[in-house]
Amino acid sequence: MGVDRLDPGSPPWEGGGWPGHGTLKGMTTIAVLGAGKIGEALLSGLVQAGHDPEELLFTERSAERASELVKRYGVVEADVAGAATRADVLVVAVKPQDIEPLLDELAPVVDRRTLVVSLCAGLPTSLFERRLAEGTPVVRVMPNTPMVVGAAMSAISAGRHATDEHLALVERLLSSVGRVARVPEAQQDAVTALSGSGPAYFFYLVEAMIDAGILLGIPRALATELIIQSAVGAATMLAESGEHPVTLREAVTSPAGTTIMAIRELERHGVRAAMLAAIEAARDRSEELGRAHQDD
Ligand SMILES: NC(=O)C1=CN([C@@H]2O[C@H](COP(=O)(O)OP(=O)(O)OC[C@H]3O[C@@H](n4cnc5c(N)ncnc54)[C@H](OP(=O)(O)O)[C@@H]3O)[C@@H](O)[C@H]2O)C=CC1
Ligand SMILES: O=C(O)[C@@H]1CCC=N1
Repeated sequence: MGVDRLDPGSPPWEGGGWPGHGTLKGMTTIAVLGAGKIGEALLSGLVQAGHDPEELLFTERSAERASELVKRYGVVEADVAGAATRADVLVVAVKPQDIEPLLDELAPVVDRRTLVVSLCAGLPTSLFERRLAEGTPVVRVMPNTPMVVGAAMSAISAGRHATDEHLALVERLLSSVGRVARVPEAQQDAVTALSGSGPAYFFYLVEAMIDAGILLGIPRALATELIIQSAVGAATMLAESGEHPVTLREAVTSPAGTTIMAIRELERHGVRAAMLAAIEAARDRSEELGRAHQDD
């Protein structure tokens, strides 16, 4: 259920909290602006977590894409002005390169009663604060796509006008689709490189390991099953055992056995150094995306 948008004096996070506090059903009305890959992941995750699809709005540029989403999840298409009027939380999920025209559309229709949540890589909360009405609360979030299976890692940071209540609301929302950590905004570019892009690194490794199976003459379907189940098992051990990754790896690595022969090749080919350089490059790109909007 949404809150009464006609009362300018009482933002919904003040005095009495949000309707339906503690449950997702009826919690609040959310509008996702730009329902592409991550926007759809959020909508889908929230629907699976029990959020009423009629309280989930979205905007999209393509009519075909919009009707697909309506059909798939029962969520509601809106335009930016309609979304800003109805929703308590506006989630910005367009590419950083597409932010300017969206900010132009948002500026006249957003005020301090609406919480703006940005999922955009690199873009600082100060950009939204500068372009939207004075006092607009902004929370910057870096989620990741495992949101679709309720296993996201999201890191959240408050902008200048976002209170602890705003952060708590975003935390509660995102907790229904995975884990949430609060981080200083200064760490968001690094977080983007680690967990925002992180799933891609694992997919890339899995892809390479399946190729290795093909090289060794294993049929693709079997190689895929062997590697995916190994990934799921390893991830579950990492998440549940409380052991350091080194300890878990050592337990697989027998003296003069097979694993150490593979590890030697990984070291010889600089895989660890490549990972450090790769993640540093992703961090640098996130910073660069932010700098592109510094002086407008
Ligand atoms: N993908 C990921 O894993 C993650 C992405 N992010 C961040 O999320 C944001 C979106 O990324 P992603 O989902 O991958 O990108 P997508 O291109 O898949 O999604 C963006 C969507 O927004 C639409 N769009 C663009 N401008 C507007 C507008 N003015 N009004 C309505 N819709 C609009 C695009 O339409 P069209 O296709 O026509 O351009 C597209 O469908 C980025 O800022 C990214 O940094 C954050 C964490 C993870
Ligand atoms: O590649 C990107 O720019 C986005 C941000 C994090 C994951 N995907």
